[in-house]
Amino acid sequence: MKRLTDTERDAALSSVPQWRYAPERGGLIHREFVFADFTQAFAFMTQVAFHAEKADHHPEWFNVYNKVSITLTTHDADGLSQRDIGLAHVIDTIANTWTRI
Ligand SMILES: C[C@H](O)[C@H](O)[C@H]1CNC2=NC(N)=NC(=O)C2=N1
Repeated sequence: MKRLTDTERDAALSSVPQWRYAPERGGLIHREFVFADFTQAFAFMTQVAFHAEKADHHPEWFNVYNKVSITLTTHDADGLSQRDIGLAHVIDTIANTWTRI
């Protein structure tokens, strides 16, 4: 999977405005979600996990109780690819089905 050019990246980022771009490790995006409780956070993670496995593109994430912090990057592109943007869209869609605080 090809790393996005700067121009492609800027356009792609505007389609996932809640994700924050960081240039570390060649380029990554990050977003934090806060759910009602741990059960809901973990249910969200399970839904994302099934999608990620099917798509063979996986989040880097960290969970503490009701918070899920997610980083997306593409290892073999050494930065941000279209697959990260696609996964960000899917994650946003799943997150929107849950009550968040
Ligand atoms: C071998 C396998 O296809 C790769 O390791 C996949 C799996 N999941 C992945 N997930 C992410 N986020 N980036 C990758 O480059 C990646 N590569």
